[in-house]
This record gives sequence, C-alpha cells and structure tokens, in this order.
Amino acid sequence: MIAETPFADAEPAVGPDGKLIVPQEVEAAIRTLIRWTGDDPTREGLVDTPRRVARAWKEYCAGYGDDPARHLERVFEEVGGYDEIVLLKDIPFQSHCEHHMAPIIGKAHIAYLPRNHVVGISKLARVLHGFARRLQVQERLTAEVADCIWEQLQPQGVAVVIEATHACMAARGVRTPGVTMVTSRMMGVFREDERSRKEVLSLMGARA
Ligand SMILES: Nc1nc2c(ncn2[C@@H]2O[C@H](COP(=O)(O)OP(=O)(O)OP(=O)(O)O)[C@@H](O)[C@H]2O)c(=O)[nH]1
Ligand SMILES: [Zn+2]
Repeated sequence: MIAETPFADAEPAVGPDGKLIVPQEVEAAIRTLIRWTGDDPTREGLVDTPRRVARAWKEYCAGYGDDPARHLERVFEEVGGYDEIVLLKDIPFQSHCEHHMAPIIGKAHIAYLPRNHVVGISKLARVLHGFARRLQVQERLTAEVADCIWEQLQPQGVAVVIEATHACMAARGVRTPGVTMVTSRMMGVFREDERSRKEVLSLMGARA
C-alpha cells in the first residue's frame, strides 16, 4: 500500500478561460507573494508552504466544482400533512470575500414553507456550502442560497438570514473586529405577509 504523502501536490485544473493551470504555477505565485511580503520562501519553515496554500485554496473554493441545485433533486412527497415552516438554524459556514480573499466566517439560518414536498435537511447545508466555498460577497451568497431553494423546491416561501464577520474588516484596512454583517433574503409568503415574516425571524432568533 502506498501511503498518501502529507504534501501531495494539488491537481492541475482547467480555468474558466479553458486554459490548463498546473499546481507549479500556483506555487510560483505564492513564492512570489512570500518574497514580496519580505520573507524567504526557501527557508525551512516556508519550503512546503506554497504547496499547502495551493491545496488549501482548492479546498476553500471547492464550490466551483459543485452545482448546489443538484442537492435538492431528491425530495420527499410524504410529509404527514406537515404544512408549517422548516428551519435549519445556526449553520456554520466559511467563505472568502472576493475583494481581499480574506475569510468570511458566520452562520446561516435557512427556512422554507413547503408546498408539496420537503428535502432532507442536510441538503440545505450542502446548498449553503456549495455557494459559500467560492469567492463571495455576503449579499450574493444570501441571494444565491435563497434563489436556489426557491427555484428547485417551488415552496410557498423561503427565508435566508446570514450573520458573518469579515476578516478583511477585522485584520486589515479599518481593523475593526467584532462587527457582524447581517443579510437576509425573503421570498414568497415571507416577503408578502408580515405575520409569516415575523414568525420566521422569531424562530431564527436572528438579528435581522
Ligand atoms: N457589501 C459588501 N462589502 C464587502 C464584503 N466583503 C468585503 N466587503 C467590503 O468591500 C469593500 C472593498 O472596498 P475597496 O475600497 O474597493 O477596497 P479597500 O481599499 O481595500 O477597502 P477597505 O477595506 O476599506 O480598506 C470594503 O469596504 C470591504 O469591507 C461583502 O460581503 N459585502
Ligand atoms: Zn474583503
């Protein structure tokens, strides 16, 4: 049996422009970044860093290889006459902001009011991660998750609230940690009916 090497290279990949990118190119770019920040990429502690970083970024951005809608293809028709809100609350997620490629770390609350069928609850978290593991802005992430559920399940309503902190605000630039950005997208009954909206927000216990 061949043991997996702890520092196996990332796989080559085809970019959106159709051109092949080999891991060595990515690693060279990271070595340049290290030199540019003022450190020596040949010193012992940094020698494997470009390979680690290349693989880490493939993992952070694994959502590009996913079509989140596919997670909602399997539905359950028999729900015992259940016709109330289904809410998945406090789902932790990680993303990266498209402006600084810095971490966005937070939690999402995802609710829908079923029409004819429900999905397995893990699938809502899969949809979230499929969109989160890309370069994002929080507003688009929120909208993409809500739109995907709306289109795939055709429910009576969808409500998505995301609360997150942005490392680009905490660790650089304005350097203001402890700030939470809250975004929401309400669709169907949660947009049109004040009572339904209040009910879902109260179940979420969100700050929106
Ligand atoms: N609306 C929104 N803004 C974001 C998000 N993530 C990061 N930002 C902001 O994107 C903005 C980019 O602003 P720029 O002025 O182009 O970049 P910058 O000079 O690095 O800005 P500072 O962060 O203020 O130093 C910053 O204000 C960030 O705080 C997000 O998810 N949504
Ligand atoms: Zn940012």
